[in-house]
Amino acid sequence: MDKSAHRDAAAKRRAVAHTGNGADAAQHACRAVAHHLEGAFGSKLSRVVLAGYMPMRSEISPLPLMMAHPGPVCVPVIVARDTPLEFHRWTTDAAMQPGRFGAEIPLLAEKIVPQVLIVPLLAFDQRGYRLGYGGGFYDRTLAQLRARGEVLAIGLAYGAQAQPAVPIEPTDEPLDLIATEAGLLHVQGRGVA
Ligand SMILES: Nc1nc2c(c(=O)[nH]1)N(C=O)[C@@H](CNc1ccc(C(=O)N[C@@H](CCC(=O)O)C(=O)O)cc1)CN2
Ligand SMILES: Nc1ncnc2c1ncn2[C@@H]1O[C@H](COP(=O)(O)OP(=O)(O)OP(=O)(O)O)[C@@H](O)[C@H]1O
Repeated sequence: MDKSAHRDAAAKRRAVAHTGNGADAAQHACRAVAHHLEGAFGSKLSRVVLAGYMPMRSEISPLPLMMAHPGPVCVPVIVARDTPLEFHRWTTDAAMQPGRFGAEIPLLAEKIVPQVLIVPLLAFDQRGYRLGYGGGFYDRTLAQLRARGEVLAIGLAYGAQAQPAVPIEPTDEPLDLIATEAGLLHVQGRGVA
């Protein structure tokens, strides 16, 4: 199966999970991430910049986590094709506008650099690899952020999005952790395992 057929199949599986108990699963997955971040950062958590995303299509919602985070929160903004994402500050009451490619972005552009990224995906595997929509945006973004310093990349997904092995390319940047409604998956060899 080629990558675009793989994406279509993964999108259909995700849509089924989303329509089932999507909101409940999102609450559980977000709680698992929040618990992990409290343990990892403790009292420093209120200074940790968290990147979430504005859910589109059948993506599991990171909004419960974004609303509960005690520190600054931002969301991804596409600047151009083949270019890393920017992150603009988001608050619960921020005015939003439609961005390119479907997800909403803040009306006011205040650029900030995240230390923890909640990453959307179509499918993931135990090695921490993910299938996205094919823009390569998160791969470029994680490569850039990891070259500059420490970042924690956490995939957020329904358990049904797990696959034995997603197709990979040399430029794919693995996730450090994956959170689903069933809890956290620590990726072997990513420091936090
Ligand atoms: N909620 C959310 N926001 C996000 C992302 C995301 O995955 N989820 N992104 C993560 O990168 C960026 C948006 N990236 C996207 C990249 C491509 C397509 C898209 O519609 N692709 C076409 C196929 C394009 C092609 O291969 O020719 C498609 O899926 O039909 C959508 C979003 C930034 N914001
Ligand atoms: N750091 C990079 N430098 C050059 N090309 C890259 C880089 N990262 C990804 N690419 C290219 O971008 C294209 C899309 O990548 P890929 O299919 O992995 O996207 P994706 O992870 O599914 O999408 P997204 O991250 O936007 O959700 C691929 O052709 C890949 O080779």
